[in-house]
Amino acid sequence: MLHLVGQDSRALARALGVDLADARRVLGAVVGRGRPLREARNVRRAVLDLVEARCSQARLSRVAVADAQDGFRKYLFQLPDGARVEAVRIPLFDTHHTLCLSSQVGCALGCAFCATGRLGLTRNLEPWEIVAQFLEVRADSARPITGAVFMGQGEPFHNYEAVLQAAYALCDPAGGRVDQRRISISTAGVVPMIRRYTAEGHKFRLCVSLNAATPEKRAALMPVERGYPLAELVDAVREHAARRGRVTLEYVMMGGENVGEEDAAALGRLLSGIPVRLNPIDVNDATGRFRPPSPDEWRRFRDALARHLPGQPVVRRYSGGKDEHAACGMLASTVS
Ligand SMILES: C[S@@+](CC[C@H](N)C(=O)[O-])C[C@H]1O[C@@H](n2cnc3c(N)ncnc32)[C@H](O)[C@@H]1O
Ligand code: SF4
Repeated sequence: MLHLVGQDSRALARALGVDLADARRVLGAVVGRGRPLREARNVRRAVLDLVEARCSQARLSRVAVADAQDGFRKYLFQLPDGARVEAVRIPLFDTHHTLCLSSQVGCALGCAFCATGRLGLTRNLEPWEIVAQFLEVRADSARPITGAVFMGQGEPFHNYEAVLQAAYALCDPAGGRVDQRRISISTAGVVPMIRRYTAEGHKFRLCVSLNAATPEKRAALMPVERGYPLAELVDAVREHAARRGRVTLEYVMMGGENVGEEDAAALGRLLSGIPVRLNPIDVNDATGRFRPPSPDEWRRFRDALARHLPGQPVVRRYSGGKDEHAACGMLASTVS
């Protein structure tokens, strides 16, 4: 069954055979203002009846909320079939928020350093289950949510169509009203989907989780390397950068593993001539198997990156919410 909040106005108008203006008014009420369907203004009763008959209005139920000391807030939601996912609200400049969304229940890719990977995959999320995370968090927030990142549980490019449908609902001026350029989709490197994404010309920001600069190191950390080798991944990144500009590469730093001088040199060779923005981030690992770099390791790695990636921005990202397991790679759908 169609779900009311799972698409943008055009898709809703097409699916129901109603005027685009009516679809906009309906989504303007339900998604834009978070009001009940019957509060849509200037929509004929017959259209509202049709929407009500054809569309599910199921909701997520909020199981738990955890507030970390740094202002990150983690939400645990239950879906209608009992599966659970998390979303994280990230404070920005004390004035607004950005939201980290899940795209799947668990993840099939099994990266060695990621708590979600240890869960395995249960199922893909429906588009409405993604948009509903946004609606629930927005309803709980005094400040506006001006950005969304698909960096929660799951591999967005293993649920490609639903993620894009949700992203278009989030940026619909009648719906979520989030600027397209403030929506980021992060992939561990599903190369055919990166190529498809590039060919289709979407404007959301593409982020690629690189995490290692040689096939051997990457394969030991990320099993996806065996299906989509680094050379092919970098080719797809090059193509995307040529079409859409600088690509953000995420790099989870693990002390003693991938932050040596030789790693910086390998990154330099790998990325030579491709406009990228490298975002190193400390690993969060409650199991203790991986540790973040020491301050000394970080300084040496940073200096080596400046030499080997001249002219390419390197921006260390802060990963907050650690004390409540709300930080990157810690989402395991457990109540603490
Ligand atoms: C959880 S993933 C979800 C999106 C997608 N599956 C991916 O891997 O890009 C979002 C980001 O978190 C990073 N990440 C995963 N585990 C992490 C950990 N333990 N510490 C820090 N970052 C981690 C990933 O490398 C990725 O850049
Ligand atoms: S890092 Fe991304 S791809 Fe890897 S297991 Fe975690 S969610 Fe899946």
